[in-house]
Amino acid sequence: MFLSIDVGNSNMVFGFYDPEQDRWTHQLRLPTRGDMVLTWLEKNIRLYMLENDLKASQVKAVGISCVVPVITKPLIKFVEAFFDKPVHLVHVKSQSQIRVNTKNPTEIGTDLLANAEAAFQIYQGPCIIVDFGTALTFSVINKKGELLGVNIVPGLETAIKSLFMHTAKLPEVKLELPSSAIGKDTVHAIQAGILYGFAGLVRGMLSSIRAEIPLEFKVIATGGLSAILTQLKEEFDVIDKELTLNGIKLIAEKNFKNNKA
Ligand SMILES: Nc1ncnc2c1ncn2[C@@H]1O[C@H](COP(=O)(O)OP(=O)(O)OP(=O)(O)O)[C@@H](O)[C@H]1O
Ligand SMILES: CC(C)(CO)[C@@H](O)C(=O)NCCC(=O)O
Ligand SMILES: [K+]
Repeated sequence: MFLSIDVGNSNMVFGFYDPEQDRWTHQLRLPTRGDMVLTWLEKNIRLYMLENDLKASQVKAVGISCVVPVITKPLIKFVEAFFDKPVHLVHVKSQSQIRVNTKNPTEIGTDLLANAEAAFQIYQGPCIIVDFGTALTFSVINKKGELLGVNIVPGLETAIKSLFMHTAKLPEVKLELPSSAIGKDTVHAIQAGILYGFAGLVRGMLSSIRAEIPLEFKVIATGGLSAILTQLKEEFDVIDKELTLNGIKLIAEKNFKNNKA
């Protein structure tokens, strides 16, 4: 099995890939905490693996993307000790098919690098990746595999939390699509504002990108909330919730192979 670990700002996902079944058979999702205690992490992983009949020895290699710097080092140390297998941390200098063509390539999030690698290898050709996580990001890749740039917007949950935190009277609402765009009570008003508003934002961003670069882009959506904006179905060629896990795996495997040779 291959283990991809995707540490985002809200959640970390441990994805177990079984090459025989050619799929991610298990995914453990844990909250990301800057003050994470390693015994807590170990307890959760042990319990999950026990419940799912997974053995540490089945994991043959590990790839990690982490966009929360305080977690990176302790996580690698833990993973090396726990699995005792090769570990690759995705970074901008990892060998990959993607070339980052931005002003400061080192500042790019490794989750976006992983997304780009998977999208370019799996779906091929120029693409725009829309990732609905803590941040809503758009990554633009041309037909040569150059990552031309990124847009970053607050994600849907982040926007909802921000309204709740910065107002006296607005409640924290569930992310549910109301039947009409004009809100008839406060909860409806926020849900309509966020869900209809973000649908418009995504359409607008895609059209601005296409206006600047008129390529035949495939649009690939990922992230847990990619399916919630059902109005956007026509905008997306593919919804691939495992894009980041796949990209981490592709990059890690390429780097293991080339380092052995
Ligand atoms: N397997 C899942 N089970 C339950 N909820 C999920 C699952 N996948 C996604 N979600 C929901 O979708 C949201 C977005 O998930 P995603 O992993 O894309 O980003 P995130 O974890 O919120 O952000 P980040 O990756 O920046 O930490 C989650 O907060 C959760 O509400
Ligand atoms: C944009 C996020 C937060 C998305 O997870 C992450 O990729 C990140 O922290 N990136 C650093 C900035 C950049 O990607 O340009
Ligand atoms: K993510």
